[in-house]
Amino acid sequence: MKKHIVLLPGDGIGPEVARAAKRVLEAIAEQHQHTFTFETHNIGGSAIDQDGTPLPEDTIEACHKADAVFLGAVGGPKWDDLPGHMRPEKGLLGIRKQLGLFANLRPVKAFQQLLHASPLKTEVVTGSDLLIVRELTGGLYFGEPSERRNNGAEVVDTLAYSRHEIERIVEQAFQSARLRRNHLTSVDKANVLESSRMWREIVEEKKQEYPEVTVEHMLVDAAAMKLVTNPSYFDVIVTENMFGDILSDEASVLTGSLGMLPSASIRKDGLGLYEPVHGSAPDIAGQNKANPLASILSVAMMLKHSFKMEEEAEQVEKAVQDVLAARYHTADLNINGGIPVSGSELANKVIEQLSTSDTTENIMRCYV
Ligand SMILES: NC(=O)c1ccc[n+]([C@@H]2O[C@H](COP(=O)([O-])OP(=O)(O)OC[C@H]3O[C@@H](n4cnc5c(N)ncnc54)[C@H](O)[C@@H]3O)[C@@H](O)[C@H]2O)c1
Ligand SMILES: CC(C)[C@H](C(=O)O)[C@@H](O)C(=O)O
Ligand SMILES: [Mg+2]
Repeated sequence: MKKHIVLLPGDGIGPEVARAAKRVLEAIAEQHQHTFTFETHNIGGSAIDQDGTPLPEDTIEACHKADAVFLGAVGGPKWDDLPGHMRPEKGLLGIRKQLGLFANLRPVKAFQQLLHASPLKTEVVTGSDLLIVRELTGGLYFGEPSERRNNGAEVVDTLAYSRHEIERIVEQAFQSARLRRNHLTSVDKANVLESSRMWREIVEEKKQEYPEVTVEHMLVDAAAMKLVTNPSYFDVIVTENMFGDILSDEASVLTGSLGMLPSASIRKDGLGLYEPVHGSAPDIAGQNKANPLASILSVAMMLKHSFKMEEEAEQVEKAVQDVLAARYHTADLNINGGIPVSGSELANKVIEQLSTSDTTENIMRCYV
């Protein structure tokens, strides 16, 4: 099969993890006689430096034409003092919006081999396997107005959603729940926010179409607590943009490191932007310390969702599992008696493993 992939490495550790993602895609293409072509474009801080804008036109155009996009990470202290509209993060928000990627799927799975790497008790983490379905192109991130007023005496951000935006993300979450354990938790702040009350109404309406799915509503503060006290309670969580951002970094604690969490930002027709959940990690950038597994697992999501290459996706997931079972890990994972390696060495281990790992086991549950 022929596929064209746009790479947006971005800033900090972004280029390091994007390199690992590309190498895994090349290895898969070679093994399965696929033709994957690549094109690299600027985004974020590196785009500000080279093109004077965090989201150049040619980047947008290339993404529109691609079969899938991989993004490393954007941002860093070098650009922290720029005004809001010029920050690297605007490039990421812009490409999500331009491509209409309204659903961000963030699977959180505690690999058996990493149960002891979590700071939480092993009995708490064991069995956790959940999916956060985060609304990605609305809410506080995009609401207007968002500005300082009266010479800086006041400031406003706006949390706005249309009914259509809530309906489509809730529908996505029901569909994901149906492919998993049929349990949906809708997370909101309905005791305070009008947007959350409308969100609840829409979930109640939609559930009539999915009688096999059990649905509950949970306030976001309680959900944050339950995520680290009883995570295996959850199957699919659906929530608005900002809550999803915060809860997913929190949930990464279950996996042992933020460097383990992949994500897919998708729309209905199959185009997707695949991005690790973590950021540009300026504290470790350029040192070959970055854990590439979040990016490699994001590649598995790309293979599965954009290319419908189920077998290849499972091969990548199994290779990651086998490399962890062989006790290789980067410095972010605290494994007693493990074999610490650099980021590129860990990617090498996964690539070597690709040729030997069988795919009899479904490691990460279906998400879409
Ligand atoms: N998707 C994105 O592009 C994205 C996501 C989050 C943050 N950011 C940006 O990244 C910059 C830094 O943000 P931050 O420090 O709050 O969050 P971060 O996710 O970059 O880092 C948080 C901590 O996790 C560690 N970490 C993250 N990814 C890792 C990996 N793959 N391997 C090993 N350790 C890893 C970092 O070293 C750091 O200690 C900011 O400019 C922020 O806006 C970008
Ligand atoms: C960098 C930032 C804009 C981004 C977000 O909040 O969406 C990041 O934190 C993420 O989780 O993808
Ligand atoms: Mg985040």
